[in-house]
Amino acid sequence: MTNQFPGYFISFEGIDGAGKSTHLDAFRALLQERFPHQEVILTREPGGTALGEKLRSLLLDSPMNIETEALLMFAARREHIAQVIEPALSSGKIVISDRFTDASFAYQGGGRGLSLNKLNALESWVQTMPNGQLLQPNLTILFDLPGSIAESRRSQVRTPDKFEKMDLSFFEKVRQEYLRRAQLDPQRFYLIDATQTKEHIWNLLKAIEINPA
Ligand SMILES: Nc1ncnc2c1ncn2[C@@H]1O[C@H](COP(=O)(O)OP(=O)(O)OP(=O)(O)O)[C@@H](O)[C@H]1O
Ligand SMILES: Cc1cn([C@H]2C[C@H](O)[C@@H](COP(=O)(O)O)O2)c(=O)[nH]c1=O
Repeated sequence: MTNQFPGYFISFEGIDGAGKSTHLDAFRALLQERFPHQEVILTREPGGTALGEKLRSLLLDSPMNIETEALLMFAARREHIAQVIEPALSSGKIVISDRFTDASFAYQGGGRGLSLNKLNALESWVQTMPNGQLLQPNLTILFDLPGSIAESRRSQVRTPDKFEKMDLSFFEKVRQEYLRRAQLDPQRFYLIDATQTKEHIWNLLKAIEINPA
C-alpha cells in the first residue's frame, strides 16, 4: 500500500557502486525546479538523523550478529521516519531517500539470509502509521548492475566499508532480491539498467513521470 500523505516519497536503491549517489543531488534540484511550491528534501539510510548517523557508523564499521544488524537498521529507520520522513510528507514535501526498506530485504534478507518473516515483522512494526497503513515509497528507482561491474567501479574510488568488503556472491544475492521485489511490485519500482552511461541514465531519470499531490 502506498503512502497516504500529501507529500511524495521516492527511494533510490541498488547494490553498492550501482551509481545512485552520482545522480541524487541533480535529481533533487530537478524536482525542486519542477515543483517550486513543494520543498524537496534529500536524506539517506541508514542515517538521516543525528542518532541514525551514529548508528550508521556502527553499522558500516563494526562486525555484528545478523539480527543485531537488522534491528539497528530498523531502529535507525524508525527514528528517520519519526523525525524526518513523516513530518515532511505530512506537510506536503517531496522526500528523496538514498535507500529505504528494500535495502533491508536485499542486504539483510537476500545477502545475509535473514528470514522474510522477521523482516516483514520489523517492517510492519516500524512502518505502520497511526491510521494503520504501511509507509512505503510512492516510487522506488532501482539501479540494477551486475556485482562484478559494481565492484570494479567501487574499487576505483573508495576504501571499502563493511558491506563493500563482501564478496561477489553476496552482492549477486542482494541484486537478485532487489530484482525479485521489483517484479512483485512493478507499480512502485522503476528499473534502470545501470550498465548504461551516466548521461543516458540521467536522461531516463529526467523522463520519469512524477505526480505529487
Ligand atoms: N553509469 C555509470 N557508468 C560508469 N561509472 C559510473 C556510472 N555511474 C556511476 N559511476 C561511477 O561509479 C562509482 C560509484 O558510483 P556511486 O557512488 O554513484 O554509486 P552508489 O550506487 O551511490 O554506491 P553506494 O551505494 O555504495 O554509495 C563512481 O565513481 C561513479 O562516478
Ligand atoms: C538502508 C540499508 C543499508 N544497508 C547497507 C547498504 C550499503 O552497503 C550501506 C549504506 O551505504 P551507502 O553508501 O549509503 O549506500 O548500508 C543495509 O544493509 N540495509 C539497509 O537497510
